[in-house]
Amino acid sequence: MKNIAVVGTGYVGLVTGVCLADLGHHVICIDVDEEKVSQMRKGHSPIYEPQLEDLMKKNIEEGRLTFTTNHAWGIRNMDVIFLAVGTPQQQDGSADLSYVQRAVNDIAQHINRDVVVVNKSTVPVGTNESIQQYFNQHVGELGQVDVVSNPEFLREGSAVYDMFHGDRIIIGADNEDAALLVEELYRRLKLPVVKTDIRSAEMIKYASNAFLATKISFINEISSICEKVGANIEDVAYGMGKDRRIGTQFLQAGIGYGGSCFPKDTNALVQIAGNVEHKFDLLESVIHVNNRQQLLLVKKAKERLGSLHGKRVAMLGLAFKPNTDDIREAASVVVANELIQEGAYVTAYDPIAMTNAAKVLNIEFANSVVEALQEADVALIITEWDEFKQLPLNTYSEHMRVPIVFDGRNCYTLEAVQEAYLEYHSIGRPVVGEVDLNKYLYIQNFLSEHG
Ligand SMILES: NC(=O)C1=CN([C@@H]2O[C@H](COP(=O)(O)OP(=O)(O)OC[C@H]3O[C@@H](n4cnc5c(N)ncnc54)[C@H](O)[C@@H]3O)[C@@H](O)[C@H]2O)C=CC1
Ligand SMILES: O=C(O)[C@H]1O[C@H](OP(=O)(O)OP(=O)(O)OC[C@H]2O[C@@H](n3ccc(=O)[nH]c3=O)[C@H](O)[C@@H]2O)[C@H](O)[C@@H](O)[C@@H]1O
Repeated sequence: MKNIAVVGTGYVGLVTGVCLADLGHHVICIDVDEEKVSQMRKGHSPIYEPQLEDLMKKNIEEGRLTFTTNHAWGIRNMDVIFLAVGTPQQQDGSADLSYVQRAVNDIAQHINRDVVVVNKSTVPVGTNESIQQYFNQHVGELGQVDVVSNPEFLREGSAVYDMFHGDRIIIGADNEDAALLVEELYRRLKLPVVKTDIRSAEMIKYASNAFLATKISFINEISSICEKVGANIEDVAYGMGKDRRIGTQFLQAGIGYGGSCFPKDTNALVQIAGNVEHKFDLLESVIHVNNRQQLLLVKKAKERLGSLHGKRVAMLGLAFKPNTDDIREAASVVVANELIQEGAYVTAYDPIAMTNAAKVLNIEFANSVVEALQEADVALIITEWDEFKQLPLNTYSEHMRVPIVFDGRNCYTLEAVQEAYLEYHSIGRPVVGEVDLNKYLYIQNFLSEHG
């Protein structure tokens, strides 16, 4: 069993640290954020991620997992140092490597022996070679540093599960012994290992995310055509996915992909290609389709109601996907801002992402679905939380002023909706139960005139 430091305790660093500790290694997690570290020391996870807190507590109690803000303390005498800091998007779409540079500098200052540095952050091709050169120049006689690229494929919301049940472990290394040491760390997981050179490992990460994003934009384009030709996207995706060469996953049409990775990594890959004079037309289209898709519900609602000015809009869901409180690059942010621009009154509800959303959105937040729907002229479903999927469908007509729902995640079957009193628009499927808006307007005018 090895002594491991993990630098950066976000989604990737914390989950990696906790899971490596659970595999029996001694892990120290280092972060610059004092508040986060003091929470983690008490066994509290700073992010919402199923199973994570229980596993943290267990490994802290069993003495294999500690946390610090002190790089010197965390890095000295380690066998392996994982790098898992953020690589956010810059204005021009390229990856911001300043956190990586800072962390590499922090690590270099404290290395006092031979060590393998394993990079989990998603970085442009060639970055790990630059990191290797930096260590060669700055660590000197104190120890030999070998850099290994070990990109991460976990999904938020199922990060712990993915860590233990991943499809493959990619190890990109120039030094075979270093690659073997990393393989050894994960051996108990019994997952397939793919060993490559460093540049190929870096490219595997970007190409994988870009391919998954392409699947999503492709099915979203097909869904728009389905709406026009009278086909049903659910049946189309199912039928396509039955071909094992296509596969059923990532063919869920919706309001576009969000999150901290697909948007930034697709933009970064366009930049990486551009830097070597390759215009990545296909990926540029994928991004364009996604940007358009995120605004689709607002466009449809506006067309249906004439104008959204002064209308009360209920937004159900804010997280970029269920089981996470992450709203980074979520469609909800684009949708809410567009609704405000259109002059609508927006009330949103999300089971866990409202605290994060309140930091960036100037809208009203409700304590429940019912409160969000109260007197609404239209409801938009943004995230497919189970709570929304299991909602009795008459809740909409019982609480809304006009029961019109635009479902960006196809939460309900058309059969179920047909039984309810509801006008229901979804993605790539026929509209169900159109209501007579004039009748509603007449009743509303009558009520406002006669109390
Ligand atoms: N979020 C995800 O689901 C996945 C992310 N990735 C990649 O992994 C990397 C990390 O992503 P997240 O975990 O989401 O990032 P994050 O932004 O959630 O966390 C990064 C953490 O690093 C800390 N940090 C920054 N500089 C530091 C330093 N010098 N020393 C110690 N700590 C430092 C920050 O305080 C923060 O807690 C990114 O490159 C991302 O693209 C890869 C796969 C999945
Ligand atoms: O590099 C990363 O950070 C990670 O990015 C994604 O993981 P994540 O962003 O957590 O979530 P996904 O489940 O992939 O969903 C991303 C977005 O695509 C959307 N999506 C996903 C699947 C689908 O069929 N349709 C669809 O619209 C989701 O709603 C969500 O907004 C990848 O799935 C991970 O393998 C990768 O490690």
